[in-house]
Amino acid sequence: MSIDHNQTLFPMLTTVSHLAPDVKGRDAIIQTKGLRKAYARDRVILNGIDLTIRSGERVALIGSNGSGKSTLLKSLIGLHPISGGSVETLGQSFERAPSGKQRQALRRQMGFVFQKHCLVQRRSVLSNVVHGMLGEAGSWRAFCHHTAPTPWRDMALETLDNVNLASFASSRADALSGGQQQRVAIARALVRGPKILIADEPAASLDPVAGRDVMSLFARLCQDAGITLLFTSHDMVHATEFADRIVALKAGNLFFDKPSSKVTQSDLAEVFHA
Ligand SMILES: Nc1ncnc2c1ncn2[C@@H]1O[C@H](COP(=O)(O)OP(=O)(O)OP(=O)(O)O)[C@@H](O)[C@H]1O
Repeated sequence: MSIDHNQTLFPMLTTVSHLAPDVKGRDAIIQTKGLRKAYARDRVILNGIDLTIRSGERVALIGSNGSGKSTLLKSLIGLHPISGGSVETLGQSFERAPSGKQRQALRRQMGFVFQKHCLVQRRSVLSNVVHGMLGEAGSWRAFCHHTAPTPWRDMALETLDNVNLASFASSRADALSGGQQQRVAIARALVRGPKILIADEPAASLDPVAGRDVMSLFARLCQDAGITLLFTSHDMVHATEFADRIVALKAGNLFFDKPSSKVTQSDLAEVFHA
């Protein structure tokens, strides 16, 4: 019996079920030109990446372990210096690294969600979401919902409602399941109304059902609010289903950049083939 290895690698790949937004005329919200990053002189991780992401797009970044996905995300938000080329994110353009002021401006307009949600476990769910306002005010008062201004608490409650967790507002974070905690992390990232949401493997530590819930929540909330979503994933079903576009990295290069509806099994097999 012959085995179709592509089918085995990506068994549930289906066609995209949502309508991709028409973003052609929209502004570029992220743009890199010849972006290079090397942590050491002889180890180039990103080798001249040209990438444009337009406002309102939902983009999945894929590639093998170590292909540079997280490095690219960090470069786009100025979390580490780049080695060459340029980045323009939300109108802040920089070469080696953003200035302190640019970094602040970027943080104010972006939300972040990571595989490990980093909630403060002893605090309430509401306090954790209110904490998302910290960058807005630069104030310790945002840390605890008892001392936060009422409009912030209201906003945090509304955002918790959007992720279907309003009834858990006063529970301690550590009383929630992993999937629920990741939804709190999404609320914390969304509470300030960011223009871009960056998510690094947001579903990686969740079971298939919770992971799917979280990804579908991301896609829906970002689409409803017109937020640009850029996420990394090793789950090709998530990438094809919840992103309008897939950008693949391989050996330091941009291997392909296509609408998710056009990505084939063999494209994916090639990305992950050594
Ligand atoms: N701070 C660092 N210092 C030195 N090398 C690093 C650093 N961060 C990442 N690297 C190296 O850069 C390469 C790309 O790492 P990166 O985390 O960007 O890959 P990735 O595609 O996100 O991987 P994964 O899918 O496993 O999360 C790896 O070889 C990694 O060891």
